[in-house]
Amino acid sequence: MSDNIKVSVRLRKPLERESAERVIAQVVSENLIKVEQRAKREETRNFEFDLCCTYSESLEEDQAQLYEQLARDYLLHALDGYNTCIFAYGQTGSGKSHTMTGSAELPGIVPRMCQELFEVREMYESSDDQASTQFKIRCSYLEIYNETVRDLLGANKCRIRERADKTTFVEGLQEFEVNSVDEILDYLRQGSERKTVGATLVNEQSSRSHTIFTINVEQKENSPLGHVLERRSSIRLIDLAGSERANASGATGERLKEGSNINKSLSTLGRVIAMLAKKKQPRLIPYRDAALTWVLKESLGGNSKTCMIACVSPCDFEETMSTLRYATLARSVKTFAQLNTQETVDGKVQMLAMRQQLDELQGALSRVGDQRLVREQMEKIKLTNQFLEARIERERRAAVDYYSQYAQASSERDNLVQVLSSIVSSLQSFDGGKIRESLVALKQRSEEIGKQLEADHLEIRGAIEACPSIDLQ
Ligand SMILES: Nc1ncnc2c1ncn2[C@@H]1O[C@H](COP(=O)(O)OP(=O)(O)OP(=O)(O)O)[C@@H](O)[C@H]1O
Repeated sequence: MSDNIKVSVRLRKPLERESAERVIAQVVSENLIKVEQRAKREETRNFEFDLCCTYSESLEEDQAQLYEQLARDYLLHALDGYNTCIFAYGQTGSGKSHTMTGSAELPGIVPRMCQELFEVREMYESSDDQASTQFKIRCSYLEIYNETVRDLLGANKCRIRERADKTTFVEGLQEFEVNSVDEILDYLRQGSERKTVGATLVNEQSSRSHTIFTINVEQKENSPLGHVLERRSSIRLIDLAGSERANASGATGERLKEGSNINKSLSTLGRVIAMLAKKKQPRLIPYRDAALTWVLKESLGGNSKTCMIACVSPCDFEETMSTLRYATLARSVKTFAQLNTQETVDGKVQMLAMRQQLDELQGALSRVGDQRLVREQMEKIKLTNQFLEARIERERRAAVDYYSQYAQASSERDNLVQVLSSIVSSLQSFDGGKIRESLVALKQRSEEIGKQLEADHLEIRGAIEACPSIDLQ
């Protein structure tokens, strides 16, 4: 996914030596900085950035706030598995080293990020969570001085090389595994002591080189089911040498040569940024024209989430304007950060874990299943009982009905047979043909009814006897 380079501005607090000068820049809001030309109030320019930071009474709070508002996100991206890069750009003496490294009393972004990275590591590694994470943290520190790469922690000769996939790396640069915040801060201190500094008119401790402190983080997350998720990321923290005008910095001799090399690499950086910022990019971006852009190839237009901090001095109109124009251009540059993750499966661990989980699940299932089955069966039995009770009651009532009807019908039949028999015997002496015929038919019919009643009676009796719950009394 593409992402624009995030650009923030940090306005330095006026120094004592600037107390007589007029402040020309002012942070108006979180995203807006205003610059005014000396003596020409009408020449005011507003610049918009992703974040604009000013200064307060407390230098300590300013340092902490900058880390929290801006830099912490890049640690979090790195923990997700993205390569990240923060670089400080600005004229000499504008506060780049103060922002990136700071001092023991006023630590900058690099030591704060190291501190927090180890806090996160401790938190993950001591967590009771079943998914454990192991960290491997390594660091390296280099400087680019007069167009050559120098290892600030090792003694090897370094060379910038290109891999087959067109990414670049520094051959010979030593990396050190670190296991505590003290260890990594020690490397940072050792390297900073070795970096090339010199006094200029603008800054007594002016960085004469570009420095890159890189933290490589490897995380291995082991899930209880044997999945291993590996995340790899590199965090590049860059303190660029200051852009400067030779007459303003008062440089001569060696300082002047350094200055022209610094300016050469920064102007190449500017050209690369300008080309990357174009909607239709040229096919050839001049990364190779300077050691700085060649090393930073991935961070500028490739696989990285990148942030530029444009440091500006509060009293220098020309330099501040130039820095802010440069920074505005950088805002249009897109990078293409990808998650550097890889998922593997440890078959043996997975088998064991799955078997164990299966046993647990089966146990749990049978417990849950047993209870549910018993409940369901009981419900069924209850329903069947109710149903059977209702049926028995209905049959009982029907049987009682039938039986009383039968008793009544059979007594009527007996009466009828008796009446008919007496009529038949008293009429036998008469030869009344038609009367006799009807009487015989009547008798036959009554016998048929009698037989039918007898059959019904037997059937009902049988049904009632098969149903012991019915008491006919
Ligand atoms: N935000 C700030 N608030 C107060 N003082 C600051 C701030 N930023 C920088 N300074 C002070 O300004 C001076 C110059 O700062 P710093 O050395 O960081 O500048 P730089 O941009 O790294 O310069 P160079 O490019 O020459 O190395 C230092 O004394 C530093 O303590």
